[in-house]
Amino acid sequence: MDLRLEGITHHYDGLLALDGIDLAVRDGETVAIIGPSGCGKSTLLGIVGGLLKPTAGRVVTVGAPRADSLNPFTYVFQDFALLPWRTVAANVALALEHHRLPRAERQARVQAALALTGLADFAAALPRQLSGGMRQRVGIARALVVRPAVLLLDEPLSALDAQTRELLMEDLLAIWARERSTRLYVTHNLDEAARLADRVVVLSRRPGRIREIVAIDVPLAERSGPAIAGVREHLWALIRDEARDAEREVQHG
Ligand SMILES: Nc1ncnc2c1ncn2[C@@H]1O[C@H](COP(=O)(O)OP(=O)(O)OP(=O)(O)O)[C@@H](O)[C@H]1O
Repeated sequence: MDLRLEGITHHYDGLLALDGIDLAVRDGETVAIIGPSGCGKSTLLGIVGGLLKPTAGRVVTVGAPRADSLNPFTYVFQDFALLPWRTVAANVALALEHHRLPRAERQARVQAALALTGLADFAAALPRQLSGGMRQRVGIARALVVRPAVLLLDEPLSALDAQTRELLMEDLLAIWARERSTRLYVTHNLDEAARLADRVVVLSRRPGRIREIVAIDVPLAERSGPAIAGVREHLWALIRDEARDAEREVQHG
């Protein structure tokens, strides 16, 4: 499913958070969204997923989701948002509870999602028994079990340590190769953007406006350090000054 964001503007009371975002995302594409703290990245994701209604502008979907897609949009959150008393399999199955499905299909979907995220042997574990990386794999499996047309990832690796983040990036690349959603990936982390995305949207400091859209022409399988060093440097050059200003901003009220 293609996505078109047309003139998305958002105010929180008197605060202009996003200003006139126009963006076309092709079916199956991964688009990262980066920008200084508070520039409206999460707000934009919330608007695309329908959690927030924009003050102006609209999100248009073009084409139908695949026949087996139960929800057009699903989220992966930074804090995993798992139910602690439910097993891994039951957390993943949660996303299917609002759908009338034959038991066998429900089980097959859960198993496929667990296999895709490397969790097949952890179905009966409880979240507290798992490392942060494994918990986030559950969060990803729960999002994928509905076979979404659009996967919305809000800082999915930010709560993880550097090594776990590396491992999860490798896993996400393997997942990208095996499932066909369109993806919007919000991150602070330039490595994640440069490793995982087809294009990177760089937002300005608040109010968020598109500064530049950087296409990454290196094949996903070759995104190791040196191959993307130039992209990373370019992204940093784009946000560096504004990131510093955002960091130094004094909050009022
Ligand atoms: N519910 C809200 N009410 C009022 N202001 C809000 C609300 N949510 C966000 N904001 C403000 O809107 C601006 C954009 O917030 P948003 O969380 O979308 O930015 P972000 O780029 O995702 O931030 P960060 O990089 O720090 O996660 C910020 O200044 C934030 O303080």
